[in-house]
Amino acid sequence: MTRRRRPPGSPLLIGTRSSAMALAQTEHVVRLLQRLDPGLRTETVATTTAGDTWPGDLTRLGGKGLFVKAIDEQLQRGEADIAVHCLKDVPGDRPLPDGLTIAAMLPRADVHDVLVVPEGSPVTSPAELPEGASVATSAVRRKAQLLAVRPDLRVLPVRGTVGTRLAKLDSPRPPGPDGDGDRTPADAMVLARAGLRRLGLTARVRYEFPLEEMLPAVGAGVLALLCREEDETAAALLHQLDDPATHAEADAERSMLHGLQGHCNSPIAGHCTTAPDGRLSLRGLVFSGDGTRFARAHLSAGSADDPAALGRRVCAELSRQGARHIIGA
Ligand SMILES: NCc1[nH]cc(CCC(=O)O)c1CC(=O)O
Repeated sequence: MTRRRRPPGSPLLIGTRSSAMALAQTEHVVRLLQRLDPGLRTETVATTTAGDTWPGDLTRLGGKGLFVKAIDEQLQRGEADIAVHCLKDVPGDRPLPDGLTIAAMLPRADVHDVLVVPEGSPVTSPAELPEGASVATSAVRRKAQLLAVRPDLRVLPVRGTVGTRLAKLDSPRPPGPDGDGDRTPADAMVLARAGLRRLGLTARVRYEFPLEEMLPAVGAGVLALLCREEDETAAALLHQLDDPATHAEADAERSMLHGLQGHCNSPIAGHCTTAPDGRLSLRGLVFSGDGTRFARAHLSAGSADDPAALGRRVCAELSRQGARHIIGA
């Protein structure tokens, strides 16, 4: 890894994806940084990642880590000083790239998944979808949990940024000759409320899945701020934006994910909350892709538990119930 010292007075370079959601997140971070240091100059380095341009199945390109990989490499090379990632998009099955650290996690936003319908559709809940209706989502976590309550639904893959996905929902085109298979008309789509909020699109929400019906992805709603470990100035700056409760919850969730060797598109869900007395409580859920088999665990931290230990205990309980076998099925 090449080391680079930021010359005094030069702007802080912020690496981010170039999607509208990513840019909105970055603007939010810039505002927070400028509140800490009104004299700070920043410059956004926006990158279109392989995950953004590839139209097909992400697993064939190496999984979801693609959204963050190019930006992490820029950070390692010194072409950016900090990076803003959705924690959900940061793989949990491998360590962070060499020399990088998550210096801060911002206070968690809403973690709920929501149902969105094509413009003009009267549907306001999954129960109102007709028998055999089609719902667009590429996340096996969402697919399995949808099918668990409505096994008759047809789940269709959909790719792209949130804006592109909404456009496909509102004006579908027939499948093209290039195998662009996610153009089939869908009756509804599942998205994260946090992403829609960042885009100012919460008016599109028709229904909020209760957590018992749709447990969120590990790290949902959390923005992670990364820098190079050696860059103490950046680390100290970012550290002031860290929300310790969010950080502890996310550490517990990611420790569980790591134990299960899962990533953002594994059939794994996890959600940790902090009770008023400060104790962490972590729910974990794994399922087979068709939603027919589940393992679930819900444990609260004992006095000796750190967040990672709680995550390991939930992982052990899921493993005892055959998690590996269920995930692989
Ligand atoms: N995989 C894309 C992605 N990464 C983070 C969010 C939403 C915001 C969040 O949960 O942090 C989304 C969009 C979605 O899942 O609808």
